[in-house]
Amino acid sequence: MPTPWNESTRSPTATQPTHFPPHSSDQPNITLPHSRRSGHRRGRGRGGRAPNPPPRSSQNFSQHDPNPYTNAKPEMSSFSEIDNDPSDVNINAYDETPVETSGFDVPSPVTSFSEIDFSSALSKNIKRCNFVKPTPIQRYAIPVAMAGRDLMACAQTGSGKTAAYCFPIISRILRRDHKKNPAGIVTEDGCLSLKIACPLALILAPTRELSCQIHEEAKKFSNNTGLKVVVVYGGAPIYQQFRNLKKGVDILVATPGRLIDMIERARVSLRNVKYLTLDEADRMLDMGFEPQVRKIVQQMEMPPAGVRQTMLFSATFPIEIQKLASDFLSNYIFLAAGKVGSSTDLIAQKVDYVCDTDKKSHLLNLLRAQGANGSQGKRALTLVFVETKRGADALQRWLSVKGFQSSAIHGDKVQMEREQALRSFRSGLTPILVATDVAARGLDIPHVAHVINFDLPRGIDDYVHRIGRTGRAGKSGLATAFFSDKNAPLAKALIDSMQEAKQVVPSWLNQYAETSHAYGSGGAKSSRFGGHDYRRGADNEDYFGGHDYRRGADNEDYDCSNQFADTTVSETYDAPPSPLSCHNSHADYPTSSRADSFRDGFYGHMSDYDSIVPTGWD
Ligand SMILES: Nc1ncnc2c1ncn2[C@@H]1O[C@H](COP(=O)(O)OP(=O)(O)OP(=O)(O)O)[C@@H](O)[C@H]1O
Repeated sequence: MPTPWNESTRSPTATQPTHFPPHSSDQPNITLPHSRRSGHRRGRGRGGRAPNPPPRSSQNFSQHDPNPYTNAKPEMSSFSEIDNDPSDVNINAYDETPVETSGFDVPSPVTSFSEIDFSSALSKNIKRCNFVKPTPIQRYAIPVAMAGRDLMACAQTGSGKTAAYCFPIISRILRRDHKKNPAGIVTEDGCLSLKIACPLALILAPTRELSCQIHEEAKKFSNNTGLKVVVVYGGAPIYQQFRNLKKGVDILVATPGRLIDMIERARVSLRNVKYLTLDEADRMLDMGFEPQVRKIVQQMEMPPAGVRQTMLFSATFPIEIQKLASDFLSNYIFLAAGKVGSSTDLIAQKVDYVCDTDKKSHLLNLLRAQGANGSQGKRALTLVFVETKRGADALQRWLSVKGFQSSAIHGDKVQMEREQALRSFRSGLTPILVATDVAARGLDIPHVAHVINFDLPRGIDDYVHRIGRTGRAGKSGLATAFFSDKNAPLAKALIDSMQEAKQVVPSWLNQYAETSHAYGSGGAKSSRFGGHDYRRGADNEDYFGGHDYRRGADNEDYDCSNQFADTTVSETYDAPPSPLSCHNSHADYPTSSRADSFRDGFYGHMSDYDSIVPTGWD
């Protein structure tokens, strides 16, 4: 039996994961040489001295280990077959999840789907999807939504939020009388050829891929109901989407930019919207998207709050965003399932100290050490997050040169390439996906066994969403973070998040947190998670500490640091790994304060979530 990970494994009290990539037993975790530890200044912006790095561990890897990715045959068919395999989910894992509710007159939760008055077609679809019992967020959110109440719902990644809003929308639409307006089409006065789609439900999501995924899910749930579900998103031919809309639409799934475009071209009208959902709501309301979402919700004929029903869902909900979100809601109910803002304890989290120039060799070691197969003979997938688009391409190319079948996804790729990369990853054809934050939220890809934060994000919310690509539907997963000196501002929030999820925090990380604290937060975007309803008053004071959410928005592209990192990317990714290069590596990277001022000054808040200017992000 493999022994658990070295310092930062889950605590013995936490539920042990049932399957992890085999490498977890023998990873190297430290690379900073002893000689660098004595009082060397590390170019940390504020002139701070880094805490002692962790001691060097012996590396147990043979550089000649066989590469499990080169020879293994992809099992494409098995992947699609098991998408709904009941043996593949473990909803019971959520049984003990505590749920907090607040608001007036909260409807009682249910314990089974049969307690809810769904239409028979929807009930059949739920069975067909092998949803035997509701997850905690579904138990609470579905009755609230079925009662027509507005809702702000937080629940851990992978715990079934999509169904929690889709089922009530479908069910409530089916109860209405649509005969006068079949499938949401109206004919403009005197102009028979120009049809305007008037959906009854609108679901907004931040990325194209997530919109497509929600569309697929909603279609699955509405099978044989007669409802029409359509998706519109940027980067894909608009005329095809016009054609789809012309056939009618009850439920429209959209990214904001393309939707605004459609409305301005008079192809879509929001005047009939009865149900509005923002998925990844905190992202949709942070600085990158908020103007567009506000425009859609408040200036484009959408019925006002109180007339329409509004539901906001996310795994993270910073207090500042909760306050902002309340503009869109009326007499809403707040739900929090689990330790909101923290990751689920189904994900074993590991933090390795890796100096920047050693990251590639460390990654290689991890990949070599982990077998090609995950559980039950199904191939394990590895998702590697990097900071920049350029970095994603460079790392992917480098992995390919090293013989690892991989693909890359980021906002500079054309849509077809993005879809191809995701398809190929999902199928297991390229079992490693190198991604920017464009893949951080919402994506539900079975068999992602390992998420590696090659570059840690700046904000803890992004970390929570990234690692949430594994450990879904009650399954266990593994997340490894490469931590270097420049991540010191994140240390405190990372520790808090790990402790919430019952993970053991390496002692050296505590030192970083203390040092970083001593010099101020250093710009780390530590979310005030919003694990409770901000309306609760007294215990909120802590959350209103002069932090302008606009300053702390988590939506930078991070590509802004490319200007600094251009050389860094190539040097870091192409330089041969050197065990003594930690010190030099710090000179390569911008300090966080330099990166911040550059980012703020030149790029504002760009997002990798779909960037098409000028109309928006999708
Ligand atoms: N009641 C259920 N029974 C079985 N499987 C379920 C149930 N609810 C959801 N699932 C499955 O769990 C997985 C995760 O669901 P979903 O993508 O909705 O999670 P999420 O909470 O929206 O995650 P994220 O925060 O990452 O967006 C999906 O594969 C979904 O089919």
